[in-house]
Amino acid sequence: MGYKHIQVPGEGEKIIVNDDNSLNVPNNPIIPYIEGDGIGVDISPVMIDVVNAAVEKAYGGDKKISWMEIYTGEKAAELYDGDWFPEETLEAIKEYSVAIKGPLTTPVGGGFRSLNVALRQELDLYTCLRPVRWFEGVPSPVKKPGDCNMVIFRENSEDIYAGIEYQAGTDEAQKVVDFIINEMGATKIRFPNNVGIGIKPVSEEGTKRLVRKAIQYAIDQDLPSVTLVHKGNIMKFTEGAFRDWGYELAQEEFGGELLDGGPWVSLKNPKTGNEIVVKDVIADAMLQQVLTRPREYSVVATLNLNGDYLSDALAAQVGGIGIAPGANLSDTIALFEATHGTAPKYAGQDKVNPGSLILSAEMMLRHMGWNEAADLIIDGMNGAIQQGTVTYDFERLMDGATLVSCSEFGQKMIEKM
Ligand SMILES: NC(=O)C1=CN([C@@H]2O[C@H](COP(=O)(O)OP(=O)(O)OC[C@H]3O[C@@H](n4cnc5c(N)ncnc54)[C@H](OP(=O)(O)O)[C@@H]3O)[C@@H](O)[C@H]2O)C=CC1
Ligand SMILES: O=C(O)CCC(=O)C(=O)O
Ligand SMILES: [Mg+2]
Repeated sequence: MGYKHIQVPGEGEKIIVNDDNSLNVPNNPIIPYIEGDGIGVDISPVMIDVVNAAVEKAYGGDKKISWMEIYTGEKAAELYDGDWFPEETLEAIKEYSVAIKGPLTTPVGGGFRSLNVALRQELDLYTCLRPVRWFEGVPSPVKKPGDCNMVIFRENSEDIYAGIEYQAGTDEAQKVVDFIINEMGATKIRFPNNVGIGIKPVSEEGTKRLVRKAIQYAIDQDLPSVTLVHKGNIMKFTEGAFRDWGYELAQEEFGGELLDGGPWVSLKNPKTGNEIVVKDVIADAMLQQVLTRPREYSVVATLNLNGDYLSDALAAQVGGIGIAPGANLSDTIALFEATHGTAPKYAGQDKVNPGSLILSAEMMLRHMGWNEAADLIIDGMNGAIQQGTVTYDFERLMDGATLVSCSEFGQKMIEKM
């Protein structure tokens, strides 16, 4: 289709999604990317250089990515006369099916709603997949960072993130408060005047499609457990229901059986015959369990807000948010992105760690079936870290390390492939 500001590359083809949702990846796919605000300007070009080098090295010119810049956030506002979220960006991601993005700014308190959340909602990217693994040599605040090897499946379309909020002092907020008190008989709104109200939708369908992905992942990767993380003791009909629907799904769709009368469920991996235990942990307890007993957890399925907290906390455990990758997935579209934000105080300084976005691209290459190139990126990351040539975030915690810039770190990775 014709775009207003997006320049479609002269060469390259679309990735096609087959009826069974598998991908048909041409040798020269067009991949849309959003540079991102803040440090996006630093990390995105480095990510592209590292990916291009890995692909060139792995396939000797037989495969090549044609990158296509698309726009959201500050760069979009400049280009599209103040439109931060151009419709054609969504169209391009839908048309090309696999894309990658840098971080986007969201103002706190007032202002526009999160563009990151909007992308996930508009494209129904209901799974936020955030693997957490340690690279040998990376400095960590814990004694055995290698014990933390988890994959977070964060529900990405519901919960308090749905953005149904009413500002204190508005007619809308008062109307909701009056309805809850007068029609629903609520007596527990401590200060019913001048109160902000947020609504937390959590559905059976939304929960089950996320937990289904998490269990399927445990099956495909032959992992021993799926932990449902929730605050269901307090929020019974949202977070508690998430837990109950998760257990129900494990039994109904995966042939799971109650363990010792429940609520834990045991199921047999149909591919390997190994046991997969589906269990649950309350969210606050989980935040200490991941520090004290990380080896007991592998796949984690959780709601949107819990997943946001847990993914930053776990990232810190294995060396920080500078190397924490992620993907936002529907059944047909994949939008890869770093776990961290725009880190505005470092923007444009060629300073921050590009690892998070590069490892998100590594996930993208695997999603495309380009595993040889993905493996080279892991080699490059391991090589650069083990040589002790690292960005400021690692250097400040590593004895004898050499400080390099964002772009130099990318070059070191390329040298080590
Ligand atoms: N998906 C997205 O696009 C996301 C966007 N955001 C948005 O980003 C903005 C800033 O959010 P904020 O809460 O400051 O969180 P950030 O993740 O942007 O930054 C917090 C801190 O994390 C560290 N950090 C972040 N990225 C890197 C990196 N690449 N390398 C090394 N260290 C890094 C820095 O720590 P130190 O100071 O110790 O060096 C930084 O000060 C907000 O507008 C927020 O809404 C936030 C999260 C995700
Ligand atoms: O959208 C934002 O600004 C923040 C999102 C976020 O923190 C996340 O997705 O991890
Ligand atoms: Mg976050």
